[in-house]
Amino acid sequence: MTHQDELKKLVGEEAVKFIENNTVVGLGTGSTVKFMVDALGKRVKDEGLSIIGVPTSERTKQQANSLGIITKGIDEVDHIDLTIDGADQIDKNFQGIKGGGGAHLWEKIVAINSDKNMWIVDESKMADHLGSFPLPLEVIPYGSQQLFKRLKDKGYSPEFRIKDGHHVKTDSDNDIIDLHLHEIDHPQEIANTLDHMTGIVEHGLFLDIVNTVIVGHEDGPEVLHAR
Ligand SMILES: O=C(CO)[C@H](O)[C@H](O)COP(=O)(O)O
Repeated sequence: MTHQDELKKLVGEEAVKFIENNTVVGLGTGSTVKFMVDALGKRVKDEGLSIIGVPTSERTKQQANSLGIITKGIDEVDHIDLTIDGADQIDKNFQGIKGGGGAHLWEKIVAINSDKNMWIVDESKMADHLGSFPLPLEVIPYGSQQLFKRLKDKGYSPEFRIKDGHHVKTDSDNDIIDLHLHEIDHPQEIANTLDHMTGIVEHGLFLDIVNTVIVGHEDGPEVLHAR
């Protein structure tokens, strides 16, 4: 296991300590969350912890179910107590970029419907400014080449996410465009612009969403309270 993976495992295992019995828990997506879901499955099996998981991707749903964690869809629950998810970059104001794993649309829907949100990251994800990690957009395939041109004209340096010569598809069968912005000085302004561009279903800026961040360091997990 790489050092980074060890830190991801550390925060994943720390995060599940915050999950209480008889609660509804949003389950994020990504390699860090995978460790968290493993640890949650262990609590369900060993302690008889009773929770309902609301997965943010088909991958997470499959993993959770394979470990005996009961899951429901977002529209089958009346509330979500806590969502635990990873992040690609977090700035000092606790604003984040997500979507490196292409799941940020479902992740944002689950996040905004959760009472509390916790992000779990290794220390490499913490940054002074957002933007060195490309900003993901989930876009409707229809007209996406035209949208791409408009993004290019704005100087956002867009790039379709491609794998094995094909557009990467999300769980909603949309495409992903990554914006190479390098430094985002005013996240809210970019978010407002992207919110109003037709064809973009959702961008990966998660602003004023997280309550708690657990950062993995060599000497242990650090719990930061954002709001
Ligand atoms: O937003 C995400 C998926 O859409 C992930 O949470 C984010 O990409 C972090 O992933 P990882 O834990 O694999 O580094």
